[in-house]
Amino acid sequence: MSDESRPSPAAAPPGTPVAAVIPAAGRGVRLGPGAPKALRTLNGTPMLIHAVRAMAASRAVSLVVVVAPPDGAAEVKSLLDAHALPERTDFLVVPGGESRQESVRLGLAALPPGHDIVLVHDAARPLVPVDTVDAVIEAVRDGAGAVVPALPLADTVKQVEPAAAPGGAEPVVATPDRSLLRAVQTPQGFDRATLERAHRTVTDDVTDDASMVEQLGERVVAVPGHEEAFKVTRPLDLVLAEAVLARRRLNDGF
Ligand SMILES: Nc1ccn([C@@H]2O[C@H](COP(=O)(O)OP(=O)(O)OP(=O)(O)O)[C@@H](O)[C@H]2O)c(=O)n1
Ligand SMILES: C[C@](O)(CO)[C@H](O)COP(=O)(O)O
Repeated sequence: MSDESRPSPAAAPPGTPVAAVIPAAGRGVRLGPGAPKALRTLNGTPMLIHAVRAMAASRAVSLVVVVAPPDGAAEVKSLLDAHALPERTDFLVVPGGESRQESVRLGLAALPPGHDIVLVHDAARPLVPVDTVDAVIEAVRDGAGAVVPALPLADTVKQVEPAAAPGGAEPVVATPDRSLLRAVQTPQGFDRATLERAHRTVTDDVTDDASMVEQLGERVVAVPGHEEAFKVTRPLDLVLAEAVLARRRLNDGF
């Protein structure tokens, strides 16, 4: 049977073990000079640890694979040892690659058998609430091969032609109907076999894993994302992340 004509995966039984792969090997160029982005701190705790805790907060997640900066696996292992993490969750650390896609592939390759649902979650989205994680898992359990958390857009979007010179004016060519567009977040959830096939088959540069599954011609579904699952990309995002953590501390009463 060709990859393209495979049926959608059947619904996974409720107890199907879930693993989370956390690509954390990026440099964080858009954040500016400093340590690799995942190792920078929010409220004194590395972003990566926040992201690991966000995945381990789901009782369904029994294994977290952290994909560390290529020369930073030992440092990441020490960080995991130094921070309190749920005992019910196992942790693995593997070195990452040159691109996000390569890092996810290396994380997937390290997964032991038996975890038939896989989440892929950016270390750069440290504050995703557990309800969003569980909603993604539930949609995979219900039989979706690939699930993305997504939000409607707050801005009008324009399609442009590239400027003749960097920083120059860009001719606008279209205004897509934004009611049909979504901003996509992580964790993205997958039937493991589907995700592995996507990473074996698709070699184009892509910015997320779900688009690889789309390229296989398989159905990808979106579930509601969350504002707090935003990606820490630029310096202002650090300010927002600290503010979200401060509000959570206030709400938790400590
Ligand atoms: N070679 C890479 C590149 C990115 N990532 C991870 O992919 C996620 C999303 O990427 P992004 O926010 O773009 O992070 P960076 O690549 O670090 O950022 P930048 O593009 O600004 O350098 C991050 O958790 C990042 O660590 C990775 O594991 N391996
Ligand atoms: C995976 C992702 O976070 C979904 O929005 C996003 O595509 C990562 O993109 P980046 O360019 O690597 O930040």
